[in-house]
Amino acid sequence: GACASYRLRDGVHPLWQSPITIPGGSRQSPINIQWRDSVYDPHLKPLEIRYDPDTCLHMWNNGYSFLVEFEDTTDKSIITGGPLENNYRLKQFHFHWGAVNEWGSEHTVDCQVFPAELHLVHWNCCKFESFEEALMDENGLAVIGVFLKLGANHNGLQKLVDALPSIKYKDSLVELEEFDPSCLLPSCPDYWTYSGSLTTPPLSESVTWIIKKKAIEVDEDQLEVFRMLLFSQAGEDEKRMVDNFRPLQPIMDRTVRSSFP
Ligand SMILES: Cc1ccnc(S(N)(=O)=O)n1
Ligand SMILES: [Zn+2]
Repeated sequence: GACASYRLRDGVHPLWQSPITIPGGSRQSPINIQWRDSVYDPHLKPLEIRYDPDTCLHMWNNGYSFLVEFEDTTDKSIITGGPLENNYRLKQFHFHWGAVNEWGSEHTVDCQVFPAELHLVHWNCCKFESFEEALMDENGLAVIGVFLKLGANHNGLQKLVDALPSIKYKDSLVELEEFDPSCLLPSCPDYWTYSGSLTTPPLSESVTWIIKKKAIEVDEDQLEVFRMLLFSQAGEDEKRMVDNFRPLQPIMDRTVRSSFP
């Protein structure tokens, strides 16, 4: 590919022991976004984000990442507009990060890797009854991707970071009172969008990706706390939860559109 990526042995990603490319996949994620190849689409609307902090349920370690889940039985926390034809309900958000600050994100921009990436996962509540159902449709899901870069301490993130030690082990959970994920979004409205897939199993090709152009800043201490999480369950030999990102996938016959000229 375009970016100097390290060839993984025999196409099996160490993290999931599953193929890093699925046979017949034509719209897999993540990809490198080549800024100069993206096409400005003046018809793209601004993305509308309306999250209700009261829909926040809990945070848990699922053995791939840590995720914050939301009550998605009502339209209280939704996104609409942008490249989307319908309303999409927030189900959860999670992160991907590296063992060191030199890598960790899933998407790249002009081959630039970031130390981490946030994914806010939504499903099309106009056309489907549940996330599981939406998962099977090519327009079922919408994921907002936000790059994390090293800089100042992120105050909103710190609330989650403080709770991470309580979910160190796989399958551990902690209740969260309200949390507004909008605090994790950059103020700049600019984004790229393309048709892709989930980046962890089942790798379903049902995602409209919305990748924010601007990164948010977090500090080293906050990323170090991410890295103290474990893939392993209590009692098993400890495996640090790091490098939980999928390798870049071929762009194939896709165009990345930008919301900005
Ligand atoms: C909910 C979910 C499952 C698998 N993969 C993803 S991701 N990393 O594409 O956002 N999200
Ligand atoms: Zn993800």
